Amino acid sequence: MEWHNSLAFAQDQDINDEFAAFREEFLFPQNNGKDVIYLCGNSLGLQPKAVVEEITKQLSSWQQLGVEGWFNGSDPWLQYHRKLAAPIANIVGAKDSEVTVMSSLTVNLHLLLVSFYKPAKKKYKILMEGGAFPSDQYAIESQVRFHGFDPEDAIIEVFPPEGEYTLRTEDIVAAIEANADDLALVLFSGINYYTGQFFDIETITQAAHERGIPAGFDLAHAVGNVNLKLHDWNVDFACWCSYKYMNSGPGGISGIFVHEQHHRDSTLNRFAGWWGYKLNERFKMTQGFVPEAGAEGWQVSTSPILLMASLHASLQLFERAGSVAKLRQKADRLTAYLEYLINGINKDLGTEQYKIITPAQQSARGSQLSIICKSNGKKIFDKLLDQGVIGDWREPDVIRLAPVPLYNTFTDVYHAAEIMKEAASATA
Ligand SMILES: Cc1ncc(COP(=O)(O)O)c(C=O)c1O
Ligand SMILES: Nc1ccccc1C(=O)C[C@H](N)C(=O)O
Repeated sequence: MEWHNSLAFAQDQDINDEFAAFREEFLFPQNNGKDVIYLCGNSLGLQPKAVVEEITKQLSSWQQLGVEGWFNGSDPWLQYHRKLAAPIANIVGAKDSEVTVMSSLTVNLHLLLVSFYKPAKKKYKILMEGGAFPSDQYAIESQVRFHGFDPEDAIIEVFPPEGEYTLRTEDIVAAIEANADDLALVLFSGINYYTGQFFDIETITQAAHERGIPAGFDLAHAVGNVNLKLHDWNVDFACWCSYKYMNSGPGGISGIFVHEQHHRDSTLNRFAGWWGYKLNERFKMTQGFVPEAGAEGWQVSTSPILLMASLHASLQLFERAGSVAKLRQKADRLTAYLEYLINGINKDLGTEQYKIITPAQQSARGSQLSIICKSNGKKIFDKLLDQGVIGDWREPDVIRLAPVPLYNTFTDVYHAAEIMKEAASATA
């Protein structure tokens, strides 16, 4: 693709954008009376306009039916989560029975570790990426301690080669091979939150399985962003939040995936609750836990219907868009355009102010670019905010920008890069 650094070129791309109409479905924060340039869908996606309507529907059911809303009305709440399974399964490449929505991400990671981290005396270690999101590190450290092991010894982190920012798949595979006798679990993110690197989930899973080790993934930054085929890749389990690329709102409900090969495995531990009990017999309130078939059997507590309603609004947009694969066609181009413009700033200014640490290879990234600022990074970031460009800042020197195909335009990307250029000159 030949890119041009001009507003006319960006606008022309927007005219030919098959997803252009989706932008109208979202509400934008304002800066000086104008929509901001929102490039932060990797942290908190924007609010779909339909959220109010979907939540209002459930508030009406509550008003009109009270507790009977669980069993009656157009959308009995007892089954509400099942409406979400098919669109989510489509997004993560799963069978409907392999996914469900419940609770929040770190809580679900703990619940899945209860099932899939089964350390034995000699085989108790967890292999993970170095620099994983802190909540995952804390969760894993505390699980390891809970089982009586020392995190220093039991957690093996794989780091990029000296002076590099991203991991090589062959190094991950080599680490699995080298530690195979000690490993009880391989746990990675789908996309690393800091660098934006999209890991080769299929190859990692296969390498783990060849040595009899289960593989699980935190897909917070991957879901609704990149193409996933969790079922075909034989991933054992995964969890994610839905408030980033899936636009379900702050603290929105999380999702889990459990491969169907584990659905009937009675050797798996679960921290059970009545919401995971067989749905059609739950209200018999009998002793002895009998799980619902599939991922639903991992549910623990009463469904937060208002959170589910919010996600439902967003999922309908994904359904209209068709598939993540289709969205990716635009997303790859948007991301590549941002990359071209940022690299152009260095050329124009004759500096190395911005260094993109996200892989340049399309298959190894999603919509996020992580940009190291050589100097004055925080000042540059504050200037962006001041000028109505919302990205985010990660210590010590990284600005993350994520052009999202459902609501961002090439014009957004063009203006953001112009402001990045001004900010770099002004702070130089
Ligand atoms: C990879 C990853 N894991 C976990 C979390 C935290 O999830 P939560 O606070 O929703 O439990 C986030 C984002 O906050 C994340 O990006
Ligand atoms: N849940 C949040 C609450 C407050 C502020 C940020 C978050 C994020 O999600 C951060 C994100 N996970 C990150 O990749 O940095």
